[in-house]
Amino acid sequence: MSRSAHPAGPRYADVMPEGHYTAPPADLNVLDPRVWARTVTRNTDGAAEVGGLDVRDLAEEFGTPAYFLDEEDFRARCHAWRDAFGEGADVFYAGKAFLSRAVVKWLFEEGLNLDVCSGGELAVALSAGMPADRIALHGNNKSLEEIERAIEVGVGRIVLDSFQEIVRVAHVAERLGKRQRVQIRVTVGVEAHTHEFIATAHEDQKFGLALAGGQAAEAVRRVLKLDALDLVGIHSHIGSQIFDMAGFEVAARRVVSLLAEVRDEHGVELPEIDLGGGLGIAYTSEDDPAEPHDIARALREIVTRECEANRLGVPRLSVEPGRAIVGPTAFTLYEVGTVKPLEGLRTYVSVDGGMSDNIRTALYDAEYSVSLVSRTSTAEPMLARVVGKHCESGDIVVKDAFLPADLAPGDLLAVPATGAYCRSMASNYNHALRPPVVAVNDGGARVIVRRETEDDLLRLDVG
Ligand SMILES: Cc1ncc(COP(=O)(O)O)c(C=O)c1O
Ligand SMILES: N[C@@H](CCCC[NH3+])C(=O)O
Repeated sequence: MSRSAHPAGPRYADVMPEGHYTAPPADLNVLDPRVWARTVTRNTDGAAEVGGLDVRDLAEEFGTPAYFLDEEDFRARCHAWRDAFGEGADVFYAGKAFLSRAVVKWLFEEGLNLDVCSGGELAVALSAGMPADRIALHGNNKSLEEIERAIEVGVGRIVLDSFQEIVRVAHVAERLGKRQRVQIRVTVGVEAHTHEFIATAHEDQKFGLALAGGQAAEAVRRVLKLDALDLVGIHSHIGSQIFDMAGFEVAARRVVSLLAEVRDEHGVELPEIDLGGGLGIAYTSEDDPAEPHDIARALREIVTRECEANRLGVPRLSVEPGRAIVGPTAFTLYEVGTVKPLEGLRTYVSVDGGMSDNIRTALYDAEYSVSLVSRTSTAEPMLARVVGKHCESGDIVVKDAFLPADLAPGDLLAVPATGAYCRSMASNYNHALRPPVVAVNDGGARVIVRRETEDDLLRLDVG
């Protein structure tokens, strides 16, 4: 298709959101390593490959849509986080970002611990052999069954989230004749610079117990009175997809001052603090995330400084990155079904998935990149919107994208950085079959979560 068929060029600035780049990238064929998994490149045919495998062959073998996860990249990121924090700290991978049994095995082998926030995540972790004492259980409304199972199997920590839960966990532990290690989740009153729905440390939201007004200090008092609970530390998680370390700095300062208050009031120095996850990743070339070593150094420095100022010993630090480990390691591969130019506006490119495999664009207005990966193209860039096949006009995968104007049905598009919160938040909307996750490593590919089938859907429909 020629540029004149897509007369969007002169009007980019009118239709791109304010502050967004207003010109197409110099070369649409370039796969920016900032947003693509480590082993993704273009081969001599012009097609993208991952782990040495051509995406056209992967599409042929596994179908589309499908998530392809670069195992080498995943392991390297685990290693980088472990290495950055060292022996004096613990890295808990946040399973909510994406969890499967293969992932649990990799985490175990790479020396990471695991944060789960539901009975389902706990079941996957245990079934893949993660030792229970390396698991922490979160959640603002854990069921009695979840609490019971966690205590029975001996999870390393339960992170308490409310006054009711303190009593519930103590009661179950007592009944089972166990003493359960717990942390208290506090809200530190930080407005994290991220989307409202994924900020979690301001006071007006559902998680944790507020430092302001003394709820957190009262929770400490109550927990310390209960023999069945062993209070090991304080937990804070300020939100997700955060680039600015300032929020962590305030959180660390406030958590450490609570530790000092606890020491002054009760004569105990709690041995652990957990500063949660939330570190941002690059979804587009505009994003510039920090490296684990820099994050670790910054967090260690803040905590050490604050502890010295309060004459406290430095507690064992833990963090809970989810997105920063798995997010960049996967891309979603789609096949183009229809290409619909809208005169003077943009071209709608419909792919064979959509909001059922990536809800983040609809839910958070998230930005993604997208590239034509089955071939290169020298055609002019056209302003496009990549949409899914669901019966919903908000079914947008990539809101603003430049794609080559000769894009045609049958081409393969890939959306990078979909490792976190895409498969784990996937749905069966319109009875879509959730796509598989295929792990690729060094010339080999294997399904780690299989594609759903109509039988899977019908099995649940017992009416
Ligand atoms: C308690 C807790 N820890 C860790 C995470 C992981 O966050 P992220 O994937 O942004 O690192 C979350 C999710 O935001 C969370 O709620
Ligand atoms: N699911 C969210 C982040 C929330 C993470 C869990 N507290 C996302 O996709 O960005």
